[in-house]
Amino acid sequence: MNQLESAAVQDDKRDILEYMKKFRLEEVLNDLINELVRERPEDPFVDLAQTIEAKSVLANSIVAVRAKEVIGANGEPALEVEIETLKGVFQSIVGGIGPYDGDEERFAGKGLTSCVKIVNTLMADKLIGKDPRRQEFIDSMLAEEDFPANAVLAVSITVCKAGAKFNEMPVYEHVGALANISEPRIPMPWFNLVNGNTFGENELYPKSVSFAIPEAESVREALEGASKLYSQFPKTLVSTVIPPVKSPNVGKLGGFAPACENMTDVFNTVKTSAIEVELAQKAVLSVNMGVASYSSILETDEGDDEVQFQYELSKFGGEEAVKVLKGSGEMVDEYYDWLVNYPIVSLEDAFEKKDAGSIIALKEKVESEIERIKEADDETSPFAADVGGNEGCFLQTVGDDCLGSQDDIVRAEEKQTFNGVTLTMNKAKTVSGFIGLWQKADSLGMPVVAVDESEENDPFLVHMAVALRCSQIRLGGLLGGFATKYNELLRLEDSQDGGEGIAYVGKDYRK
Ligand SMILES: C=C(OP(=O)(O)O)C(=O)O
Repeated sequence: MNQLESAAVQDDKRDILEYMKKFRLEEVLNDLINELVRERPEDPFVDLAQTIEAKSVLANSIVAVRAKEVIGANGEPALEVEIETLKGVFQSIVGGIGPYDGDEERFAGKGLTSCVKIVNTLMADKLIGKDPRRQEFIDSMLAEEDFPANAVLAVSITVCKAGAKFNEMPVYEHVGALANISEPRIPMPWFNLVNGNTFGENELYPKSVSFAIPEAESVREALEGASKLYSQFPKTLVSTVIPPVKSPNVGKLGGFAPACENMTDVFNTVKTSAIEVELAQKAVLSVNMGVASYSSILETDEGDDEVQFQYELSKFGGEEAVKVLKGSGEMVDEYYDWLVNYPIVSLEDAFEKKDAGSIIALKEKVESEIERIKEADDETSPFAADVGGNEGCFLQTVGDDCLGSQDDIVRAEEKQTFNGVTLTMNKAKTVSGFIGLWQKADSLGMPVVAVDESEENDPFLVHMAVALRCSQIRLGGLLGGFATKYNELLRLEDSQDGGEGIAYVGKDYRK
């Protein structure tokens, strides 16, 4: 061996020793053998493999993070995030939220190349080497930085999917463990039937009208009824509404988006369709007004302390639309009129957040009618129907944009304005954020309606809702990717067949 060769051997030897020292190989292997002979497991090799894997930093952590600009289910760019681990590659797509590039030359400004770069560099640096089971730690680490909202949400969801795999659990069970809840529950599904406002691009001002069948005893039974009503509705619509509606059209949430001129036509069509498919006393409605989308709410100070609110309801009717402005009192009367005539049991974001007086006025009007019915033993009023599981407060007033934070939820409970909370992944920003908002609502006894705002074909929200015992869920209409999400509810319901079973909330959907 010449001098050069012996120097190379020395180098090699040093590298080996350094490597062994870095990973404490000798000590660890010695311990393992000692442990093995002490415990003498049936199959020493399986045991060794598992113990060694648990010691591996690589085996327990994120090894790569990649993002891509893809096309979302609404035809616009969406952000895909992929997290690679030794247990597999996990993926989520988040569409419908920015920040966008703003480059008008690409996708009318809605490109996502800057977000992709941030995920692939800055966020990947933070995430590689982290254990995906540490959801709360990762979510708060991301929240501390000024990372893009869509990227934070996509990463958070993907980390959760990876964490579930590491724990060898279905996602809902993993989320339950994160939130300290051991008994999952299947929520009552709402089905999006009509889309208006930003979702319908028609003249209808509610964002959506959905229906549910509270007396169905399972998701399977609810879906069967929903399928009948969903297919009957467009037929009734084109054959009964005057002036005729030529096509039912489909809106962004998979509900129908007919060119009806008013809500009375819509509600009457639902009523007639329900009679046709024998769901007349069974299907109930939820109307999401989404008043936050009416940018032209006016606050007029009349000189005294009272602030008057006005709602512009013609904003989505296009340029030809006649401007319709309604004051709070008129809105209360209009909602009351709907409630008296149609089986509406839930109103969402029906008034501006600061217009608490109007929600209370509406609730009082409804409550005093209930009192009257009880005294008069009047069974003809729609209020007499035993729905809602909460006869002291027939009407569910749900807040979505109006209840954006834990403080908003606390205030709503104090003021007795909203008695339910809509939770979306977008609003919660991360999986941990969702759990936090849910915990607040739950601690105040407010039912949670989990709502999927995205059109992407991912049933993740179903697992969140089941894990957290949300009492209601709204996933869209009965078509395309929306149907996939309802099918996931079915799968979870069926998966427990023969065993203890995941309880279905059914009629108790207000609890
Ligand atoms: C998804 C819906 O609305 P939002 O975007 O207000 O949550 C809906 O109405 O079903």
